[in-house]
Amino acid sequence: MDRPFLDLGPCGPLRGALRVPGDKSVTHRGLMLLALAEGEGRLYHPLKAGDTLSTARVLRALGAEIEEEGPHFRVRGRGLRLKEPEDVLDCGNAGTLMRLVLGILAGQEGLFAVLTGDASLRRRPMARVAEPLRAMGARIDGREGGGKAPLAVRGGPLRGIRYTLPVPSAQVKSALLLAGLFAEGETEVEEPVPTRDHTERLFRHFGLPLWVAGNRVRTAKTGPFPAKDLTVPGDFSSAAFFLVAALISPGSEVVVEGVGLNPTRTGLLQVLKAMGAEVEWRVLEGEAGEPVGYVRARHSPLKGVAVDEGLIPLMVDEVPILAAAAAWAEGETFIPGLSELRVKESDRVAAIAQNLRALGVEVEEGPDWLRIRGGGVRRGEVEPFHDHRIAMAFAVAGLPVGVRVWEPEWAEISYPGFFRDLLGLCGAS
Ligand SMILES: O=C(O)C1=C[C@@H](OP(=O)(O)O)[C@@H](O)[C@H](O)C1
Ligand SMILES: C=C(OP(=O)(O)O)C(=O)O
Repeated sequence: MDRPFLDLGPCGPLRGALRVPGDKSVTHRGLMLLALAEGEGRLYHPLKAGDTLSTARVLRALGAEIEEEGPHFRVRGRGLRLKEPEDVLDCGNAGTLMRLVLGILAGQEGLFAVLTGDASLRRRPMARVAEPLRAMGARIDGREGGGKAPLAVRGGPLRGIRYTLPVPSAQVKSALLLAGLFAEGETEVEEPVPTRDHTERLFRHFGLPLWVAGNRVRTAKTGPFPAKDLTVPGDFSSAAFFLVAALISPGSEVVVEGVGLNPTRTGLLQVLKAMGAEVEWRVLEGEAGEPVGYVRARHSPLKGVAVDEGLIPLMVDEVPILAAAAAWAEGETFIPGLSELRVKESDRVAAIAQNLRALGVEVEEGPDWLRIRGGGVRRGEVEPFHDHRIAMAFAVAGLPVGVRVWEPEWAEISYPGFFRDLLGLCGAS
């Protein structure tokens, strides 16, 4: 069978301003909280892409009414009590959906549900959420001792726990906070390193119980809460592709407007600055408790850096596009702290190394690190490995010299229209 591909570039300079689709993490969470609220609420500027459409589908199967109103969603919630689904819940490719909804289902007394997903999601570790949820009283079983999907969950009475995250994961933290809304007493999560805090910000937006003290976050059982509209900021993770595309293409200047600048997401900006990038940003407003503003990037000569391991959780989805920037930098870039990237939609450490080599870049791969020798890339073909971020990052890496991207449709998991927007900035649309 013929595999689809897209030949891009050489193209540049990239010039202009754009807005990227809504934040994926905030869209998942916004839909879930509106599905649990009482009455009707609107989610403005949501992401409508593979992953978040899976969330809408799963929540509809659980009884929430979700209608598309032009680009927005209108949601009529269930007031904390979901409906037992008539069939298996398909989470598609979305790790965030499977882990967070498991936290919600764990607290639905008597409700039975089975969660599955595509081949990638069925390979990903779920024990990290199932185990603490079991400690709260949930009944969860699945393949490989209950640690891999398909997962079966029978909701029951939960009790709050105190839990220290063994791996930095906003998904695990969020699953426990969501379960905590149904649990007797208090549920406390301690995170040794900070991770994205969208769940906490949305709990505040909806007036749900939340206390934050240092690296500990706590919630408690809630009563019914009213729906409230919310606007989703542009996704910084999507903006990152255009910022790096501008940095590596001579003569470029790109501004991304209306983008979320939550500091738990923007670690990449610090690393790019350290590499010598001309990149500036400003927060102009707040939406649903999230800082929103613009980021401007101009073509810059970049130099390799040793990345601070503590920044990785603040840029966990931006490592593939950082690797693209490193390939164009002068000298060596060392990126440590990558063990979590091995268990994303693909093994991203291996996928990065393989694609860099396909573009003629020298790279060394350790168990949880990458060493990239920069200096530019040569024309080649890149492989997404069924992973949206890999498809987009390596399309950008090869753009200045020309690149063939196999199976470009993977980008639609988080960014339908990505290639149109990218080529639009090159004046080639
Ligand atoms: O909570 C979230 O919305 C996400 C958290 C991160 O995953 P982990 O929690 O596994 O680090 C990130 O990689 C993912 O794209 C979205
Ligand atoms: C890891 C990602 O998403 P998820 O875990 O929701 O599949 C991502 O979007 O890069």
